[in-house]
Amino acid sequence: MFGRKTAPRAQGSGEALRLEDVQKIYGTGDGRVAALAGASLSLPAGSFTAVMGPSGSGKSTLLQCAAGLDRPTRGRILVDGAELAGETEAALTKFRRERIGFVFQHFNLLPTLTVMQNVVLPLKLARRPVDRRRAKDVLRRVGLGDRLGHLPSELSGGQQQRVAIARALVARPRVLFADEPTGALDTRSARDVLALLQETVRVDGQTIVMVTHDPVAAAHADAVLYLADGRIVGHQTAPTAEAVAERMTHLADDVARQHVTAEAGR
Ligand SMILES: Nc1ncnc2c1ncn2[C@@H]1O[C@H](COP(=O)(O)OP(=O)(O)OP(=O)(O)O)[C@@H](O)[C@H]1O
Repeated sequence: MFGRKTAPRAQGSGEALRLEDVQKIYGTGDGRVAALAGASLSLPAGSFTAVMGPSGSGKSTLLQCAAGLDRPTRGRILVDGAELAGETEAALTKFRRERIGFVFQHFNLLPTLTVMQNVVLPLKLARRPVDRRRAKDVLRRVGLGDRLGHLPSELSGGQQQRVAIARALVARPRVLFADEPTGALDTRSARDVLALLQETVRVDGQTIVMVTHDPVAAAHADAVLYLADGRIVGHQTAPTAEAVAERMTHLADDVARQHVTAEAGR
C-alpha cells in the first residue's frame, strides 16, 4: 500500500506518542487559564485515538502541543521516542515536518495550487525528495486519482479533506493529528473520511489522534480519551457511539456540578 519502499511500521511495534505531565498556561493573574493541567498519556504505534471532552476542556490545546504547533508551559512530549523540544522555531518546524502530520477542520489547502501541488508542497518545503509516483498513489488511494490537476475550489468539502489527508500522509508522519476533521462535512463525506482514516491505521499501521465532538466519529477510533478542565479523566476502548454519548453526558454533568461547587465555595 502507498507504494512504500520501506516496510510498513508494524502495528503495536512501540510507543508513537508520549506526554509526561504536560501543562499549558495562558495568561497571568486573574486572566490565568490552565488549558492543560498536567496531561500524561502513552499511545502505541498503529493506534487510532479519539480525544473528547466538553467545550474548553483543552482538546485543541492538547493536540496543538502534542503536534508541536504550540509549546507547553511544562512537561515532556515524545514522538516515536524523540523529544519534541526545539530551542528555536526553526528546530520545531523541522521536527514537525519530519515526524508529524496535521489535518484541520477547514482543510487549509492553498487555493491557487492544484491537488497534486498541494500534496507535494510539504515535501518541497522540507527540501525532501518529491516522489510524484508515491503522491499519485496516495491520491489514488484516497479516491482522487482523477483530480490531480483540479483546484480545491473545484472539489467538494469531503474531497478537499481527502486531499488534506493525502498531503499529511505523503510525508509518512509518525503521528497524524486531526482536529475535528469531519466538523465541516456532511454525514456521508464524514463517513468516507473516517473510513479512510481507519484504513490507514489498519492497513499501514498509521498512528492517528483525532479531536472530535461527534460520538459517531469517535466510535471509529480504537479508543477514546476524555478530557475535562485540562486533565485526562477517562479512557474507553472499543467505543460505540452510544457509549461515548453516554459518557459525554455524564462528563458534562460532572463538570457543571464541579463549577457550581467551586462558585459556592468562593
Ligand atoms: N490562546 C489562548 N489564550 C488564552 N486562553 C486560551 C487560548 N487558547 C485556549 N485558551 C483557553 O484554554 C482552554 C482550553 O481551550 P481549548 O481550545 O483547548 O478547548 P477545547 O476543548 O478544544 O474547546 P472546544 O471544544 O470548544 O474547541 C479554554 O478555557 C480556552 O478559553
